Amino acid sequence: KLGMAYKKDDNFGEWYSEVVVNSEMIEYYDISGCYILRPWAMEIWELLKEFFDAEIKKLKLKPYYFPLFVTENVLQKEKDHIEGFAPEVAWVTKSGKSDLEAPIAIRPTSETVMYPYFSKWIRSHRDLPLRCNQWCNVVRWEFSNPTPFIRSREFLWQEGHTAFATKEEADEEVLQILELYRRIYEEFLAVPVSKGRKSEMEKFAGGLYTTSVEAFIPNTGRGIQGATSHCLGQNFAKMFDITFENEKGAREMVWQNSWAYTTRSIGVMVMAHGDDKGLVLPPRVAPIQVIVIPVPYKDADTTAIKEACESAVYTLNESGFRADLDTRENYSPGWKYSHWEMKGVPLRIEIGPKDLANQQVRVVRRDNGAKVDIPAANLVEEVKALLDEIQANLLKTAKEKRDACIEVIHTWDEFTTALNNKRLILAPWCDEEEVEKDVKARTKGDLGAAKTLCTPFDQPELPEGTLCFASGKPAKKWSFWGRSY
Ligand SMILES: O=C1CCCN[C@@H]1CCCn1cnc2cc(F)c(Cl)cc2c1=O
Ligand SMILES: [Mg+2]
Repeated sequence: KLGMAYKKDDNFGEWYSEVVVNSEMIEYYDISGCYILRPWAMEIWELLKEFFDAEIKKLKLKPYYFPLFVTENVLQKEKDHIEGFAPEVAWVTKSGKSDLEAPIAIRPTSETVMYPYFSKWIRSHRDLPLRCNQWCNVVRWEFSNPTPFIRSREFLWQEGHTAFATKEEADEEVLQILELYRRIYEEFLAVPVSKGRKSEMEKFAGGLYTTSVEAFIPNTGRGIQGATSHCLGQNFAKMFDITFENEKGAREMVWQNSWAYTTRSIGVMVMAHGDDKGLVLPPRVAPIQVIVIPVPYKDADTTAIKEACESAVYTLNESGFRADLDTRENYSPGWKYSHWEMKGVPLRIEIGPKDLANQQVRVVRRDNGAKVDIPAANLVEEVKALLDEIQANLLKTAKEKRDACIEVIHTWDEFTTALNNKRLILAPWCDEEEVEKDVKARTKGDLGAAKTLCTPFDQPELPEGTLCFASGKPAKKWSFWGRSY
């Protein structure tokens, strides 16, 4: 299938759905909210996993795998924080024709699966820190509009669950992990994010505080949580009796963290960089970074051209790049150009008789369409330079687009105007939950209500006497507000 039926700026939802299918990342499935992740998506997930797993191993995380299933009474353990989630829990009630004695839940997250065993394994301060990470799927039977990668009923993630003797250690790790999430988005996916703290209303109810990296989708004017790193305090230690004997022989509760990022990150990348030719991949997550295409000419030496293509691919792969060639006889060069543009491959190399004669190759950038002829002898360093430039250019462009959407406001009228203009709003806030609830109530509608996205760690100066845009009370902080996914 060549070409896009929808334009990104005309019909974003249809454009997105078409890109993820035409680029062969996603196949729709006959259960709503469930999608098949094809190699073009899984290879990206695996490149991110390779980076993140190596980094958390440096932080001494150990790999675990806990069961997919959790009993009803264990899941109900902390009913306060799950009562809001109950509708999205999927239950197994039968095996074959017979009913199970008690229904079994499919994990929507693994606190209740893991923490009874943390309680068993942690006895002494010598058992701490406990650092557990698992790569797995989770199921949440969401009802709001399902979107590939962004909101699905099953998704892949990593969930880290750690336990420390002191709050200081927990606080430090929360931020170490958050920095890794920033790197995932900015250094790999080329998506700008803001690090910050969630409000008391938006945080994980079972925890002490939540930090997150927040992205923004200019086309819809919606914020989106990129990843989250919670300090749980001693809340779960109390619930699950996770205590340790300290050096002085006294019994204390542990301090815990939990943190996750998901396959949603891939969808955010697609939305940020895609264009009307399809996907645009940042080189660091491109399964194929360079596609080499022979351009045969009627009586030209097709064998020599093909050999030149093979040698270019070999040289690039030997130098650590992910290069491939498309020598399929049944497709024209033109068809191949469109196909690999749809798949978002960062660089295309064309080799025809003229290129062969001049001992050069024609290189075409996917991000800006620039064409450049480079001497075959300089292939490796020129490709490296181009891929680095594409990676940097994608982040720079996405940052400029996101920054252009940020609007600093001071009054309610400015707030509602900015909201209707699909802005990412930076507003002075009195930090009162009642006001947050009030803003939600005053802005609810079919596009969804406005909410706080995070209070950025990077706080602009707050002049003395600045008032909260919504309550008129003295403002305490600048927070990002907006509609969200
Ligand atoms: O975000 C993370 C990082 C990784 C480990 N978990 C936490 C909190 C997850 C919140 N959350 C999110 N969604 C949930 C959905 C549910 F159906 C139930 Cl029962 C519970 C939850 C729930 O606790
Ligand atoms: Mg949810």
